[in-house]
Amino acid sequence: MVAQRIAVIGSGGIGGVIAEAAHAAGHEVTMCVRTPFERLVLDTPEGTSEVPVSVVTEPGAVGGFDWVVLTTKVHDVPSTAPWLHKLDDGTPLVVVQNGVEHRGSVAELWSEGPVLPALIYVGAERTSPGQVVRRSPTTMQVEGGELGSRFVSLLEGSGVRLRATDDFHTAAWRKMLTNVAPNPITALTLRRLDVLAQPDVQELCAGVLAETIAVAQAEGSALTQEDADKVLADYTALMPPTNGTSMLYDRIAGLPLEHEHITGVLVRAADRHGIPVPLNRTLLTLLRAVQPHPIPGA
Ligand SMILES: NC(=O)C1=CN([C@@H]2O[C@H](COP(=O)(O)OP(=O)(O)OC[C@H]3O[C@@H](n4cnc5c(N)ncnc54)[C@H](OP(=O)(O)O)[C@@H]3O)[C@@H](O)[C@H]2O)C=CC1
Ligand SMILES: CC(C)(CO)C(=O)C(=O)O
Repeated sequence: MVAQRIAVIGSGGIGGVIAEAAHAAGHEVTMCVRTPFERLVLDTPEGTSEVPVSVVTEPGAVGGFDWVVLTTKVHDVPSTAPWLHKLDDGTPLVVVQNGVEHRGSVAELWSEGPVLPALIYVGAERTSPGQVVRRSPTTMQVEGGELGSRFVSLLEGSGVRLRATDDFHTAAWRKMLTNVAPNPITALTLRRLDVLAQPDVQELCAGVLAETIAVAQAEGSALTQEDADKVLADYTALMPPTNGTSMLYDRIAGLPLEHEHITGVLVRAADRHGIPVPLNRTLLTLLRAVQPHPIPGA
């Protein structure tokens, strides 16, 4: 494929992994960032390497991209409005986020070009501006259709396992299963994924996931209890215990957490359907009680 020009909004764990993949597939990457840095360096199971990217901090002069990829936390999307406003010239926008609000989060902000919802399975931690640790291989899923097929072709040769799915709604709820227990539990306990090995924590995870399946089904997904069992069984194979979660990293950094777009979405959907979700509601209450501020000594 002819090299494409790709703009990546957000330069954290996922922005870094997308830039790495796009560069590996032969494309030209521009990172649209809030906090500038000189070099993008990825520390991966295969080794450490610098990814050549252009870094821009102001939307003023940017434009002319073939693809725009949005990789901020869901709650930060409104603050990217100046970038989106500048770049929305008919170009496709790929939204790579957790949760189930991929289209909703940008509905008011991207109207000229098409939106492609995307899911990513990877353990990625931004340790300082421009420095990203990727602790697992990367797998992605995008919504099926012509645009999804084009995005799959775009990243051919990148090393990312990427496929398009005709049931993105179910895929997004399945990804939710990997976040709805680990993200809150690691953020609240300030532990990495090793915390999930504790038998009592595993029991809590199983309960949280059983509630999530009931809500996901009521929301029209095709998930079953087998999916929850598989997620729990696969989790340790997928991620090393040294990995954290995106929510844990925000808690440690004293940043706002993404809970309203993960556990919050789930609890609000449960309320609409009259489904009891006491475990998820408790986690949500505790996450709401966590005030964003740096943790001394963390
Ligand atoms: N990390 C992971 O392993 C995984 C994360 N995800 C999901 O991917 C999404 C992204 O997560 P992740 O990469 O971890 O998040 P990070 O917090 O690591 O990175 C988010 C980036 O967005 C930037 N940002 C925020 N607001 C703006 C803005 N207005 N303009 C430009 N940049 C902005 C931040 O800037 P600054 O540098 O200034 O902080 C930061 O670089 C989330 O939905 C997360 O749940 C999904 C799977 C795995
Ligand atoms: C699957 C997991 C937990 C991987 O780190 C993730 O999606 C996240 O950190 O938000």
